[in-house]
Amino acid sequence: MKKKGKLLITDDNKSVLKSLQLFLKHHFEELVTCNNPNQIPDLMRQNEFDVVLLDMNFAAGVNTGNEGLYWLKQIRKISKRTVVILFTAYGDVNLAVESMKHGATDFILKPWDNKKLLATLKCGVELSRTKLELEHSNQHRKLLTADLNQPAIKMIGESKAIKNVYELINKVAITEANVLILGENGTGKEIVAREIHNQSERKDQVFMNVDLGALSESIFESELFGHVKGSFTDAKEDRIGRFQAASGGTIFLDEIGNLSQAMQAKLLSVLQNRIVISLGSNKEENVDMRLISATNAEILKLVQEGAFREDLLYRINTVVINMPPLRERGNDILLIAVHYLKKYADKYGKNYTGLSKTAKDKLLNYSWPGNIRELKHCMERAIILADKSSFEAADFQLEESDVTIDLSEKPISLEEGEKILIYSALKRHKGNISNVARELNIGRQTLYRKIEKYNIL
Ligand SMILES: Nc1ncnc2c1ncn2[C@@H]1O[C@H](COP(=O)(O)OP(=O)(O)OP(=O)(O)O)[C@@H](O)[C@H]1O
Repeated sequence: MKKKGKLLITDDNKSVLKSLQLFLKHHFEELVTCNNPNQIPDLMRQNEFDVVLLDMNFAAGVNTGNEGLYWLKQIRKISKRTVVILFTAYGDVNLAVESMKHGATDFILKPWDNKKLLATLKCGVELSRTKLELEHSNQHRKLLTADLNQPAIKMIGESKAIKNVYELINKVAITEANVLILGENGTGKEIVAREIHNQSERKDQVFMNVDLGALSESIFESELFGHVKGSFTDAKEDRIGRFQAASGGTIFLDEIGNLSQAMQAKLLSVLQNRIVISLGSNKEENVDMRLISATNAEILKLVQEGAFREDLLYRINTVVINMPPLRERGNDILLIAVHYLKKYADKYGKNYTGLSKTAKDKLLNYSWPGNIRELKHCMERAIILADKSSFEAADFQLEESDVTIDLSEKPISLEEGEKILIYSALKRHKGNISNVARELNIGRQTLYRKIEKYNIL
């Protein structure tokens, strides 16, 4: 049978340590012994122990158990999941009760009975592993519920361009192939990734959405691979990484074209080996996930320029799905527009009865640089502002907003200034949200909120 459990055994009597080690090494995966309790914190930071067998009386001549109680509290501060079993030559029930109140799990009297000691330590290991599983499943649940709150969205469209996409989704969903989705901002890359997941055998497992564009270099590793407590200053608790949480399901890596070279190397290694090691840990964990990636960047150009690793591209692009821009989807513009007009009319308690011919022409002839996201916002705005149920061309504000202002001519508010900055950055980066967010040094979500607030797209 495979040996299980990492134990730390502390006792100031070296011969006790020796005989425990001889007996227990046959039963547990790893044993560390120490005869000086001051080493406990360091040892615990270097190893993840399931159980600490803690002597109650260290200092020679002292037998009040106070030193044991002190170290029990320190251990509990370092790790809540490590089980502490006390070891004492004095069968003091009061002391046992006192130490249980401070989190000890059990009590062993010296001289000990090998059978009882073994059974108690094994129970301790089981308890510790259960606590760990619970901790992981709680974190797993938190990551999952964040995604479950996303309502299911039906893809709308009957154009040839989008039918090709549906066909590819149908073909690829049932396989385990890695899929790369390319397309401008707002073309529906995420919705396609979800659709592939929902049609796959993994549909009952997690769909983990990771916006790589929102992860800075400093949190990339801990967010994706997890960390163990104490591995860096802010690591107050063990934390499961998104790869581990996605195991069994699908991971969607959005904005993959924005990764730095260092992050690309780390990602490539996970994808090649399907193994992750949390920051500060030395334990390898197997991960089994379906990979879907997306980017609005011209990835081949990035490869030619040396900004994106070719070997990483070949890992992620087994099947490529090109999302057509909305302006190339013809009548789908109207189908999607009407869908959202009805939806927002419902939401805001208004009526929608139709679009005039001139309104339809206006929507069909516009270039939609922000694609479906822009169309959606435009329909929401029209519904909010409307005091009628049938819509004319004038009800849709589609001209590029003229927000260029000569700052020396006219005093402007901070808000107006912000709007100008965002608008001109969007123009400069041709609507690429990630590049704009990076230039303005704000998160993508914040940028989306501001775009919406100022009606910029
Ligand atoms: N075919 C469609 N029918 C209806 N709504 C759609 C369709 N495609 C996309 N949407 C909606 O448009 C918005 C943008 O879609 P999504 O987030 O999937 O685009 P994206 O390409 O991933 O954007 P980004 O590149 O900015 O991350 C979402 O609100 C989505 O629900």
